[in-house]
Amino acid sequence: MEQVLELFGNNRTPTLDGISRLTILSMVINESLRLYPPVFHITREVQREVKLGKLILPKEIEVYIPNLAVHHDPETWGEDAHLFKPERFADGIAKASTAYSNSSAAFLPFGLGPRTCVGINFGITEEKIALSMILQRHRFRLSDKYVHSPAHVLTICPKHGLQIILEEL
Ligand code: HEM
Repeated sequence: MEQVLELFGNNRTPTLDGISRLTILSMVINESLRLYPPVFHITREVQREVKLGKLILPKEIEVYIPNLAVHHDPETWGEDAHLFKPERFADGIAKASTAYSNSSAAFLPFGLGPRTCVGINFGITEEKIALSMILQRHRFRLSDKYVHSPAHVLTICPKHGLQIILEEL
């Protein structure tokens, strides 16, 4: 919240330049996408036989890439992989995971490669603008009524909704 107020005050429209400086909000968004990737798996069809590590993948099979599992893997993210710790992204995405392994591909809420999500920049920018505009005038916290129960309903979402208490600043 402090960073948002510093950059935009409580009434200036968020600018593109300011949005790119919202480092703390970026860390929070990345950590949320890591723990709760809305799209929790991606698939690829193997076009020709290929060797992948110790595996031989025959052509025409479908490979299921469970990004939810990859995002929760303690070997990649550390023993605290299940905890919400935005600070793990303090030095950027690549360093967040490579502290424990050499895979910069371990963070893939938007997929990876040539078919990666085309809406990635739009989606993140929109999220930062919306959250900034809320934080410019409000403080919010979870209601006591909230029950943590992430569920798969087309995407990953809170099964019983997300009850929050908004307080005007
Ligand atoms: C938090 C928001 C979003 C998440 C988590 C998300 C996630 C994903 C994922 C995982 C894929 C599959 C990528 C792959 O196979 O490697 C994908 C593809 C795609 N997304 Fe998103 N997406 C989001 C927002 C958006 C938005 C806002 C748009 C459009 C404005 C969009 C448009 C697309 C399209 C068109 C594809 C297919 C790309 C292709 O097959 O070439 N997405 N998205």
